[in-house]
Amino acid sequence: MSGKSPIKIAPSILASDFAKLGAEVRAISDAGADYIHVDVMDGHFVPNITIGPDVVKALRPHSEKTFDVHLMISPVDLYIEAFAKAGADIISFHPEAGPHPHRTIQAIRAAGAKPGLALNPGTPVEMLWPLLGDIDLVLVMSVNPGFGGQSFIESQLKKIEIIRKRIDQENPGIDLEVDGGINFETAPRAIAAGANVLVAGTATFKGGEAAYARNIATLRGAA
Ligand SMILES: O=C(CO)[C@H](O)[C@H](O)COP(=O)(O)O
Ligand SMILES: [Fe+2]
Repeated sequence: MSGKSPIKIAPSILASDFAKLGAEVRAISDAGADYIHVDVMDGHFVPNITIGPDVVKALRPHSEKTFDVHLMISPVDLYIEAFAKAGADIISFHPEAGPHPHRTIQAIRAAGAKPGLALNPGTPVEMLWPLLGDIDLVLVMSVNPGFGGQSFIESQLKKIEIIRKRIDQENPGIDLEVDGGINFETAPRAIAAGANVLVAGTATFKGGEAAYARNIATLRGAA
């Protein structure tokens, strides 16, 4: 990474116990999470269905940390206001999910949230360049979106390196987040490539609540 931004850990609640989501969000907040990463899937853009704005609204009082909402839905624009009103601080979307990504970014800002752009492993980095000055976060998917617990796709490290260079030149200070297959072994390599926000579902929640603080500290210490 550029050496300026501290590493942030964003546990993905996809790997938490859905039967006690509020308690899980409190537990990871207390354990040192920086962002609460919420994976929203619609069964259409990705082959899985998770949660919607009402769940974000219900979880919001359980943590004061940044709610980092990753939309894997199509269309996006129809739901931006609902997620922003529910308490999303950052709203990321995939450019393939609609015809006008710049309009979507404007709509996210108008709704009072910070826009993020998410790139699938097969999405060329060039899709990002015209929009880099308009966003607050780049999310590099290091697995194909839809499921937790998948293996890290190595080729995304090069993409992170390329994006880090361009961020430092054009929009320094924005987050470069890596999402998918992050564990104690891949975390240091993602950080070395330039990521400053690590999404980690499986690696945060493994071992039960007593291990959350240690897991988060180990991931952070990977720098
Ligand atoms: O966006 C996602 C999947 O589409 C998740 O955030 C990601 O998979 C995190 O889970 P894990 O750390 O277990 O890989
Ligand atoms: Fe995600």
